[in-house]
Amino acid sequence: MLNLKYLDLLAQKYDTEEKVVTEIINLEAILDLPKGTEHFVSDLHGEYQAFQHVLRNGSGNVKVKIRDLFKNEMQEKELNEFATLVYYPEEKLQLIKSGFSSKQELQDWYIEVIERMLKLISYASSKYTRSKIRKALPKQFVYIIEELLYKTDEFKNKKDYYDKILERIITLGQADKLIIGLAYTTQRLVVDHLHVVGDIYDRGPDPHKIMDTLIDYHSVDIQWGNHDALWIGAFAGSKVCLANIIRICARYNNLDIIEDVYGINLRPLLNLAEKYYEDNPVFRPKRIAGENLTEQEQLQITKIHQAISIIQFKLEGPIIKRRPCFHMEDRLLLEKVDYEKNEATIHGKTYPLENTCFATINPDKPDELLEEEQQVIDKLLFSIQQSEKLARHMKFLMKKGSLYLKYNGNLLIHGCIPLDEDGSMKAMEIEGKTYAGRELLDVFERYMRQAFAHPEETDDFATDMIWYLWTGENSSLFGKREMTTFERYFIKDKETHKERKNPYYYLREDEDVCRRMLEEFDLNPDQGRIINGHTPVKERDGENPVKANGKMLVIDGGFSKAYQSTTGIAGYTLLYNSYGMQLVAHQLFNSKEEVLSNETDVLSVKRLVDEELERKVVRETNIGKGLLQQIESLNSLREHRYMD
Ligand SMILES: O=P(O)(O)OC[C@H]1O[C@](O)(COP(=O)(O)O)[C@@H](O)[C@@H]1O
Ligand SMILES: [Mn+2]
Repeated sequence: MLNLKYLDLLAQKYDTEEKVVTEIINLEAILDLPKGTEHFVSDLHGEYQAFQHVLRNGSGNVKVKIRDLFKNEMQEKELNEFATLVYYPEEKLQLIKSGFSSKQELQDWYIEVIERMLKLISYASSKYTRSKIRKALPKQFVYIIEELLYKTDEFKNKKDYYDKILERIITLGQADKLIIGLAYTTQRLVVDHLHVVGDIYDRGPDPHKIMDTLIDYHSVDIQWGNHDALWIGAFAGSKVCLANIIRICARYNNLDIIEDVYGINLRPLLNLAEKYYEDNPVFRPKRIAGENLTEQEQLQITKIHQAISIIQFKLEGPIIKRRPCFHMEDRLLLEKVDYEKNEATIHGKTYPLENTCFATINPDKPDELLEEEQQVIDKLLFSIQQSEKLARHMKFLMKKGSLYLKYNGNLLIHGCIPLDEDGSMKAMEIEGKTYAGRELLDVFERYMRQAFAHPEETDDFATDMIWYLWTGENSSLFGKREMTTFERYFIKDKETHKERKNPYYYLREDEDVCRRMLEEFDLNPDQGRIINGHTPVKERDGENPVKANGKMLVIDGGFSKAYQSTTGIAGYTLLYNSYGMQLVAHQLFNSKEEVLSNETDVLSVKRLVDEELERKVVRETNIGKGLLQQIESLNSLREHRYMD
């Protein structure tokens, strides 16, 4: 029996039996509609343009719909042009319009395109309710579009009326706006819900633009990646996370994200860097094709990169010491250096060091920050926590994000579920209690939220825990034995650079293991799948993103430009509609301009992961479960308030 107070509240909204009944009928009708299309992306790593492209073409879904509808009336060239118009309406309109020589030609084109767009919308929205479509329409044209959309051809006498509407739109100079609005409506209708399976931040230049896009997106959830956690950690008060994000920005020549986008003053860091550091080949920013830096700029970044790296290494020591449960003593690297001989002993082996930059390190107390370093990091933390834009982005990450998500029977997770070699859930002791599997992940998430709720606490357990999630052995976001940043900068022997992966990464090829992991999360192993990001799938070397007989899908194909030479492609995305799941491999994306002029789609082969025997309906989805509950409440309202 439902709580009476709740029924009172419900009765305020549904104050007549008629209203209750109408709502029940509406909800029940929705339950039988085909399930909306889910779109999965991961490891965007600041590549805003490539992400935009995938979003705008719905991983190829827009093209499929266009082809279905118009394959008999349009040639390939025309299909492509029309598709490009839907993806980038503002720019493509200008390009197309510049090719017309008379007003009449343009007018005819307008009419044809608007009619086609209306057809496309009506097709793309056939599985949605009218109220949902209305929400997707451009606001200033809702009434007109609905008139045009729901016209019935049987009533020929209305034809003049529709033609008039179109004509007026054109003569009043509104055609461009309408076409643009219709294009965005189409984009929105082909994807019902977006999942971002982690790593929005780092390496690429525009994570903030991705965040703004997600904030405006109609329906989205996020599974935090290790890089996202790092940014959250910095904002939540972790100095070591902060040092890391700045280090990575320097390494990839993205300091303007910190300075210009989020408004953090890097002057104090630069002064420190100028004072203690010189040029150093391993700290020069990575060169991405097409980027040009002057010698002077490069030198400055190289110095900043060293200054912040050393601050990072120094900050790691005290955390490792105060958190024995992290078991990271092996990572007390500054203490393992012989500063006279310039060598380090790691895991019992001594290696010569090169490219060292230890001017601020006191060999007796290697973790100790110089007064100046302390001031720099304190100031940086202060200003990062004052950045309104960053606050907006981080709050959104917290609101829409989680460590993992169960959605429509699937488990979405960026990194891994830490496993032992025998496939059992790897345990970790935290503050005197032992956790593994789902419980461990839940505890991690609780600490993340606690740290975020207390940005003023910088050295507490919860804040340290976010750093552990970035780099710790049992972190579900990281999933490797150790992060060998120090070794990669200072030791030549590549053996030391290897980051041994958790057994999860080979055990996930095994169907039984995947089934057990699904069960651990109370998911049905016959139907559910694990959807994973984080590790680039090396398509080039023949690696298959579909693993464990389809129970495991890895969709990190590397949007990240810096990683595309390893993967050989520009990323995978996944579509899950009422007919089943499809994996889409994307070819390298160069630029929007290229798409606009060549009208080529960079996406390619679709692989059918699974085809449903019967079309899935809303009733079987997460949303359907919610609707069923609402119907139940309404039924009980009806019973208790409106029936004698
Ligand atoms: O290629 P880079 O920028 O040096 O980064 C390497 C580091 O990034 C990581 O791969 C983590 O980033 P990902 O989550 O993108 O894999 C670490 O394991 C590794 O130490
Ligand atoms: Mn990752």
